[in-house]
Amino acid sequence: MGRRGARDESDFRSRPSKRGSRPRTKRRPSHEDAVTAMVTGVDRGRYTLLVPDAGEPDGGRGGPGGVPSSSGTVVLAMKARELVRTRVVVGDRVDVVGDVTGEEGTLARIVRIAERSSVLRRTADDDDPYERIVVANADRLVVVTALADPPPRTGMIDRCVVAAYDAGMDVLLCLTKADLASPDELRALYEPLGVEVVVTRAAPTPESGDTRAGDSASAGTDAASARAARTGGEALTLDPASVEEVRGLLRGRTSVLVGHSGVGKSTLINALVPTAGRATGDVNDVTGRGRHTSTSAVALALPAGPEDAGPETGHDGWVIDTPGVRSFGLAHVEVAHLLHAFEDLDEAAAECPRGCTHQADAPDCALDEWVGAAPDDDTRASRALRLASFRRLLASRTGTTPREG
Ligand SMILES: Nc1nc2c(ncn2[C@@H]2O[C@H](COP(=O)(O)OP(=O)(O)OP(=O)(O)O)[C@@H](O)[C@H]2O)c(=O)[nH]1
Ligand SMILES: [Zn+2]
Repeated sequence: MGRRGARDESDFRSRPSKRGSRPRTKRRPSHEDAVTAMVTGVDRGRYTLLVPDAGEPDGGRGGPGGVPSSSGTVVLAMKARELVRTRVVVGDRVDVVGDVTGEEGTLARIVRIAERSSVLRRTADDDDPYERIVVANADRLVVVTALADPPPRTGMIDRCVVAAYDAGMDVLLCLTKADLASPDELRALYEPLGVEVVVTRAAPTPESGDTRAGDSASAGTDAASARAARTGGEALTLDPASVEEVRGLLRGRTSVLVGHSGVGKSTLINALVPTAGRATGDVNDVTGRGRHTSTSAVALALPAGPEDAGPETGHDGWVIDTPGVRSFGLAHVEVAHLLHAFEDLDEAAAECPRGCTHQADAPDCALDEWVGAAPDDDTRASRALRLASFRRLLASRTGTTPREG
């Protein structure tokens, strides 16, 4: 790949493959007694792992591209010496030896990292000049965006879509605060890109639409939560039907949630995973931004149903929160790779001149012909929209991050 890379990043890029995972190339001590686990948290050299219960199918590994079991033993571990230069991130499947009882004071040892089916990188920033992998093996990026307060920024959403498609993940755009503004415009902008859209809102209240809070003595909890929505502070209750719609879309998958501060990501995660206890912040009145209350990525097992459905419903899928992630590095994204996310465009682009940038000013780009060759007006309109959307993504890739040679 010839990319620059941090010395401790053995971030071999791999296209997600439905077929089996090849063993890593370098020979390592075999560690026959190792068990397989998933990394659910990383904190200064200590890794929180979930070692699936014995008897889980495929050792709880879930198979390549599969979702690992979310029941098992929580074990604290460190990396074995041979892995000092290798980065281990949330979502990684690792082999672990030593004390895996999870008992207080025990520390197991990670001896191997399985090949990753996907890697999501964040952008280098002032504190850290390297792009780093933040999450491995996730299959869906959930871009949490508020419809208002703070207002949506399409440039940011575009960059997330590009990063996800490049990583081989699909995208769910979760539009929050629909009680404050309509989702129609954003839906129309992103659905042509193959982005699934789901909408959440604060629980409806008897006085919804009324900007004055009711008399506090007579106001029920709904009114209280509506007030919290306006003023910040107390926990806000989301409309349960909208939360369950999100859960349905996350079920059986490993999803990474990203979003700017104040969009309601923590509120949503707490509704999906009541034991998560993600700190929610107030939206700052001056900046319109919330405050970041936590910083490290963590994988949370997604309960299969709402809390009151009973504990025996179990877990189904993973939700990974990424509080510290502000944006994604796109410097490494190749046009061809992004194009793969658009099957129809990819096919049409086979007729492009060599080295075509596919941008609006590209001479003889076959994608323009593809639009022109549509059999009828409706098809032409939808192709044109799709091409324009794709080109918008291309521009977001080149516009912001410095590219190397
Ligand atoms: N009106 C309305 N307010 C919401 C909704 N969801 C969350 N909020 C409020 O938005 C504010 C920010 O929510 P958080 O969940 O803390 O946002 P966050 O994205 O986790 O932000 P950080 O914690 O700063 O990362 C809080 O005051 C929430 O009560 C919603 O659907 N409607
Ligand atoms: Zn082209």
